[in-house]
Amino acid sequence: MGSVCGKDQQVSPRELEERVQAERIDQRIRRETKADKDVPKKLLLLGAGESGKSTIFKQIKVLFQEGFADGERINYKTVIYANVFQSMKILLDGLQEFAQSDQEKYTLKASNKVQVGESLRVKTRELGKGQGMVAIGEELAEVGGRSELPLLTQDYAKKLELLWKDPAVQEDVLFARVRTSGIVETTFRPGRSDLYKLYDVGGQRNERKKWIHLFEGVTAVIFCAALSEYDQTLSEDENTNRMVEARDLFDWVLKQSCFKETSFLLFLNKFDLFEQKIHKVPLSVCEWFSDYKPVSTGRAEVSHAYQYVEKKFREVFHKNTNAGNVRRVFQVYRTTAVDKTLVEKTFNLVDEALTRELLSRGGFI
Ligand SMILES: Nc1nc2c(ncn2[C@@H]2O[C@H](COP(=O)(O)OP(=O)(O)OP(=O)(O)O)[C@@H](O)[C@H]2O)c(=O)[nH]1
Ligand SMILES: [Mg+2]
Repeated sequence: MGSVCGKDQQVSPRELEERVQAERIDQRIRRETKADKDVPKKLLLLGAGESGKSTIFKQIKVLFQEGFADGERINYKTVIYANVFQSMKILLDGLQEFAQSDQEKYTLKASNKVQVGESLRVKTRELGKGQGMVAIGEELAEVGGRSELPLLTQDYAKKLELLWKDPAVQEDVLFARVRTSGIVETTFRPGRSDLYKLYDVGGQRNERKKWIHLFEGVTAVIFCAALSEYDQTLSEDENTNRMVEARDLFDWVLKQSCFKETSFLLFLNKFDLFEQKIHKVPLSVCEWFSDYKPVSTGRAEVSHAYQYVEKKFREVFHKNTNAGNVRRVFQVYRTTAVDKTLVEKTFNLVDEALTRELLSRGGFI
């Protein structure tokens, strides 16, 4: 390219002036970006209970920190066992009631609606006779895929037998369910990017009063909503649909005056469960989605249903946009929090969007 000085003899005064301007801007960006790099950007994970906040938080640890140490994984072993027993208890209780009922199928009254069929009854008897975990694991996977009992997601449940022997690998920790109480924070830097401080909170109703202590100086809210929960009710209130709760909570968060300038990153999470469920349970069972009409079957239907849900959430965001907060950024991401590669890709996009936004606010772009 040669040196700028050598070329200057052939450039017009106007071009020269433009170059000097560009260099000044570059210097300012370099200076301010360097200063900024050491002041962490504050990110808040918000959303209702079980929407996946802590799973994202754990992924950050795996992706951008040192992962889970041996000691932590040993502690998670106990949690995983407790999760499995808890899930089995829900199923077996349902089974008992089923046995006393003449109905073909039984729907549990608990927040996790479980349809227990005849084949599970047979498999459970097999378990009683000590005939292995795999058969019941497969059946639980089928039920878990619909109900999201802790830990019993499709593929994972099939590994129940393995889990019994050696549960403490990094991936298992992502599936272990511990309800968050209080506030947890961590600081991390994705690659050579800026420093972030991420806060995880408890999402159940009795936890939310603690949130407001964190509302000042937030760069971005990552709001998690579980796509697959459109047919489930809250564990703290059996009469409220989880998707309706997510909508109302999102609406409430958007209205907070502290968030006038805050970016909003909506993580429509549990897409893996959503794409299985959509073929079994119509989206319209959720009162918010009552006008939904499926257009096709297979992959096209998954994408149509997803876009419909995304549009509904976008409407909530836009309904809350007014002259006072029109500048805030809104991005939607389709996520599966237990998928490490996808979370890494999503986080790179988040980082890019936030950096672009800060440069734009600083008048650099
Ligand atoms: N299959 C699947 N499971 C998920 C996903 N995200 C979270 N989970 C599981 O859902 C359960 C709840 O996730 P958490 O991350 O604990 O939810 P939370 O939002 O932190 O819940 P609270 O702490 O109660 O507010 C855990 O068992 C996770 O493993 C996902 O995208 N796919
Ligand atoms: Mg949590």
